[in-house]
This record gives sequence, C-alpha cells and structure tokens, in this order.
Amino acid sequence: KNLPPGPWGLPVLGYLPFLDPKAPHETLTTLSRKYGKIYGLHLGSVYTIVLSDATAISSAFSMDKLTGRAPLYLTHGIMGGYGLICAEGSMWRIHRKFAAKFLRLFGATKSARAATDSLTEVIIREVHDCVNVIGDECEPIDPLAHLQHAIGSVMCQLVFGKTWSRDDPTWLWLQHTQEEGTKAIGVAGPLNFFPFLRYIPRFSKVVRFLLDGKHKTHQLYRELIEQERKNVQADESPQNVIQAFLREINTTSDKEYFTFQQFYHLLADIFGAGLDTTLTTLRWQLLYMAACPKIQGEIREEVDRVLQDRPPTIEDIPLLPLTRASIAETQRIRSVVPVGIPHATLDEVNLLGYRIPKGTMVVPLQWAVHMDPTIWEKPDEFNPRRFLNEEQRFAKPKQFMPFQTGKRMCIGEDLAIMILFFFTASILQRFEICASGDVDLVGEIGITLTPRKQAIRFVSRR
Ligand code: HEM
Repeated sequence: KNLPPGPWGLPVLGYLPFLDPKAPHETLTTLSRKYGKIYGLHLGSVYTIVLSDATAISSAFSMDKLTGRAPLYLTHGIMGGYGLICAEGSMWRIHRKFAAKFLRLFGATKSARAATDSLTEVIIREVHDCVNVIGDECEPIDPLAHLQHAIGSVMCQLVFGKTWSRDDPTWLWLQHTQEEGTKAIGVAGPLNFFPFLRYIPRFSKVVRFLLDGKHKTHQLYRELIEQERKNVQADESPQNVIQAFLREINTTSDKEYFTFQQFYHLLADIFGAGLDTTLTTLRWQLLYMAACPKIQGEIREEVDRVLQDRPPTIEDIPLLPLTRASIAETQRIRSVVPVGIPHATLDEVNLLGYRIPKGTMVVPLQWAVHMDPTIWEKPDEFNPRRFLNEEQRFAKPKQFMPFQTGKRMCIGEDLAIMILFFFTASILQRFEICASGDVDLVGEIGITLTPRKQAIRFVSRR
C-alpha cells in the first residue's frame, strides 16, 4: 500500500502499550532513529505517522490537506471542533483570520509596532508587580504562583479586558480549574484512542470532570461578556477579544460561525494556549538560570550594560541577543510540547514518496528535531550561544520549531516572545537566581512538559 515503514503493534492496541507513559516523546524519538524521518504506527485505532525532520515537517504542514486536527476524542468529542485549536475547515479558517486580526490590532505581532506600546505597558505593569512580590519573599520559593498570576493577568487583560487581584476567589478558581483540567486531559490520554473507555468508571469520572469544568468556565465567560458589552464603544476600536468578537457578531457576513458556543471556546483557547505554554517556558528558563550560574552571569551582564536601571522595551529585543538566545535555547532543550501538536490529513496525500491515507494523525516530533545530535552539538547542554550568528546577533536555524510551522503555526509567537523577554530581562535585572539544592530539570509529561514543583532562591541585587 506504500505506507511508510514502522514498528508492528498489538491487535487493537497498536503500539500504545510500548510507549513509555512518562516519556512518550523519547520512545517515539528512539523509533525515529531506527525507522527514519517518516514512519508509521497504530496508536489504538488511529493510524499515525511521525515526522522527525524539520524539512519534512515544514513541507507537510504547508499543505492545505494537512490542516486537519488529529481524530482524537478530546479535540473532536469534548471540544466538539469549536474554538481555534480544535477547529477545522471553514470554522478554523474564519477564526484564525479573525484571531490574527485582533492580535495585530492589540499590538501582539511584529507587524503592529504602532499599537505595541499599550500592550508593553500591560506586560511591564505585571512584571513590575511580580518582581516586587518575589522581592518580598525571604525564603527560597517556587515562583509558579507569582508567575501564573502575572502572565495570567496579561492574558486576562488581552482576552477578557479585566484582571483580578491575586487572592480573588473567582481568579483562584479559574486558575485551579485550568490546572486541574490540564492534568485531567493527561489522565484521559487513552480515551483519545479508545473513546469506548468513557463507559468505564475511572474514565467516565474524568470526562464528567472535564465537561463540568468546561460548562462552569463557559458560565463565567458568559458573565464577563455581559459586563464587557457595556464597555463597547461603537466609535472606538475593540480593546480585548470579547469586544472584538461582539463587534464581529454585528458586522460579519459569516454569522453562522460567530455563535456564543464558538465565542466561549475561542476565549478559552486563546487564554489557555497563551498562559500554559508561556508560563511553562518561563519556569524552565528560571530553572536553567539557577542550574547554569555562569551563563546567567553573562546574560545579566548584557542586561545591565544595555538597560542599566530602566525597564526593557520592545526595541531592546535585538539589543540583547544573548538574553533572546537564552529564551530560544530554553524552548529547544525543554520543548513545552515535546510530541508536538498533531495535525490530521483531510484527504489522501503523498508525503516523501509515501501514500498517507485520509484521517491519518501526523505527529511533528519536536523532541527528535530539537535534540538531534547531528544538528545540535551536545544537545543535552544548555548553550544559548548556538542561537547567535557570527556577528553575535540572534539567529534561528530552520530546525528550531517550538511554535511549529506552516498553515496552523502558533498565532501567539510574537506575544509569547514579548512576555518571555520582558520577564527574563526584568527578573535578572533585579535578582541573582540561585539553586536551593539540586535543580530538577527532568520535568513531568502531561499535555505539556512541565517542571516539577521546586524552590529556587531569588537573591536581591539591590
Ligand atoms: C512559549 C509559548 C508558546 C508555545 C511554545 C506555543 C506553541 C504552539 C504550538 C506548537 C501550536 C500548534 C501549531 C500547529 O498546530 O501546527 C500552537 C497553536 C496555537 N497557539 Fe501557541 N504557543 C505559545 C504561545 C501562545 C500564545 C501567547 C497564544 C495566544 C495568543 C497562543 C495561541 C495559540 C493558538 C490559538 C493556537 C492554535 C492555532 C491553530 O490551530 O490554527 N500560543 N502554539
């Protein structure tokens, strides 16, 4: 049938029982070293191909026929194909365009320099508040709660047009639901491949939990929409995603795609996709700073030399190439989504000479690409300088793809880099980050690869 090579699996279960549940990305990477840059296997009933080469991923993900989402129970069953992350076809196309438009409008993309000032202000306010709160701590701490509040507040401002104080019960509840939801999705993993498992008590409980969390957050979004409705000014451009969507409902000719069901899912997607990934990256970044004091010192020296005592601005990004490179190196060495976010074929396609059937799940194996020793010398070593060119400017090789590539590439890359840059530069301006015992750089795999909870020391430099 001209399918790619790959390992045999068991009847019904396919290769699932042989994946290391604690590190599926490593099992898949080992297979890629054996079978090559494209191989196929069955995960339950889902036929899957795994790509572990940057050029192959780029050419695959540039095809229209590969813009589908993997046929998984969570994306298609629980999310029902709504929102942006799980949508396909016209729903996806229309909302991707809409999302790109409002991100440009809010200054969250490189091509929107004019509007970036107000967004910078929002981020700097939260960074400032965050470093002050961390500065008040006397003991080693896990900065998770402080960073979550700060980055969460940036996203809340952008998406809902409001923020909450750090001890507000609604905000604590929203963060908790988000966190537990992410864990539950991890537990529910096998359901993706065997939807019938939802009739088994252990899994039916998880499904109920996820659906319940979804309905309750949607209830909150409904209230936020009603509050925001009063703030919409007909003659002003929208200030947040809620206002942008409310305006679009009135002006669009694609009314059937701008329903309230879609509204709630889209808010959840932008908020969730923006918060979890950026927060996890920043946590890894601080851990690597603690684990590599010499590199931290060099970055701090750059920050001090360029910024002195003033807050960073967007124009500083190219002026601090080592700081920028350290963010990229963190994203390489600890891919937030090591297995990548899979796509699906909407029709039969030909890929690298193989016939890939319609409905195949296509995995862009970020871990294999980012840890390939033939591309990255000593890939296990944290070395930001691999992202500097001969002129010592920041440069991204094409094999670096934390945001993936092609038609469905992350729409929040510029925003994520802005947030990560402002936080990293400001934290290093104010503190020396020191280990408090061994730094655990292994992490835990769920939907994302996250650091284990652990304390580090923030030693004030003042
Ligand atoms: C370090 C931070 C981030 C990382 C590593 C990251 C990574 C990714 C990846 C790998 C994808 C899948 C792309 C694909 O399917 O080919 C994605 C999609 C997406 N990201 Fe991000 N992301 C980050 C930050 C953000 C932010 C700040 C936002 C908020 C605007 C965001 C919004 C989205 C959305 C809405 C999608 C779905 C796009 C689509 O399906 O068309 N992300 N992201």
